[in-house]
Amino acid sequence: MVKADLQELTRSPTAVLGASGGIGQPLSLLLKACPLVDELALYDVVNTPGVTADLSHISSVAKISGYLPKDDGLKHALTGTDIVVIPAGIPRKPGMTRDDLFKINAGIVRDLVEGIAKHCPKAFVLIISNPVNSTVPIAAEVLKAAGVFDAKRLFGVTTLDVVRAETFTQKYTGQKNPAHTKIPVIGGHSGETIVPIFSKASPSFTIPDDKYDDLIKRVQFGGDEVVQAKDGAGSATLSMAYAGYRFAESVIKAAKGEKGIIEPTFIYLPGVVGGEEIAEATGVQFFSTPVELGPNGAEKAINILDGITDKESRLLEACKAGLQGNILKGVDFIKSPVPTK
Ligand SMILES: NC(=O)c1ccc[n+]([C@@H]2O[C@H](COP(=O)([O-])OP(=O)(O)OC[C@H]3O[C@@H](n4cnc5c(N)ncnc54)[C@H](O)[C@@H]3O)[C@@H](O)[C@H]2O)c1
Ligand SMILES: O=C(O)C[C@H](O)C(=O)O
Repeated sequence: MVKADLQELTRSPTAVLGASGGIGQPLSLLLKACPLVDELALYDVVNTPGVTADLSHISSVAKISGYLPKDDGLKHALTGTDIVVIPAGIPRKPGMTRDDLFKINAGIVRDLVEGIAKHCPKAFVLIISNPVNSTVPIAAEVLKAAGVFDAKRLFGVTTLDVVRAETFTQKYTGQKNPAHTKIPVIGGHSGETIVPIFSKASPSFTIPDDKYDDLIKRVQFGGDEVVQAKDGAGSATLSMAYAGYRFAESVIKAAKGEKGIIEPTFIYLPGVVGGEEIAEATGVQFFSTPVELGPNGAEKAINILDGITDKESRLLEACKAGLQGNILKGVDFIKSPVPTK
């Protein structure tokens, strides 16, 4: 192998869009500290010079740079980037649903993904901004319109639901490290569209019948717990930074050739091997399912629907009803934009 190829394999330039925010800052810290990341570009509409100066004193591998919108900042942040993580956008306050964020965040995600289509069309795109059930379809439509869509490279980050499922079931799994139980959480990322499939956990464990419903609700509405506790000061940021980092690290490791990495993530099913069958079974085109990651991103969507319990089938039915509307809302935002006047 020639030297240039080796360098390609070890490079993983990464950008964070929305880097000055509640999620953006701790996520950028984790990425700066990650030995797998050699370049880190931070972009936000405010405060990136300060965040960048602060993180730049950390003696880790990543070379860091920060950008604001002025002087073509987005272009400079994205050019040459392989992985783009997007936590830009407003968070919930008590009493709001994630869908209430659509009005503002839809436009933010559209504009940032237009930048990606122009400046780094082959990058892996990891979308954190809510409502994920709609922002990922928005991103897909923007990339399609620009002629650069590759479903294997676009991911809605639903890892926080998996992290919560691991944490909240610890007393039943008995694991000292809760992350050692693999729990698939499928569907979407809001309330009843979040479907934990405890019956397919590995290693398997048993939940007492009288605890099952509460546990499902806690995973589905874990976000509300944090929104209430923060009492107007935003939603989950630190646990999300952890979850976002965990997913980004998996994408980077798989891109570098590590085998056997499987993570649930929200993808466009028809564009990923194995996804058509899940789209047929669920009737939706975007869905979170365990995905085998590889050098090209989502190499294979894994169908775990066969053999799920009756209770899980009922949860899935409720998920589909809400999810389909969220997806169409995102697609329509790009395909038939509502006139502003
Ligand atoms: N996927 C998930 O599981 C998950 C979990 C938690 C939060 N979220 C979502 O992540 C988003 C961010 O949450 P937060 O708590 O970090 O919010 P925040 O308000 O603390 O930070 C958002 C940042 O985005 C920046 N921003 C706004 N418009 C921008 C633009 N056009 N370009 C670049 N940056 C821009 C803001 O300046 C701010 O720094 C919210 O939509 C929230 O709902 C998703
Ligand atoms: O709850 C929210 O609005 C933020 C996030 O989606 C979460 O699940 O914590």
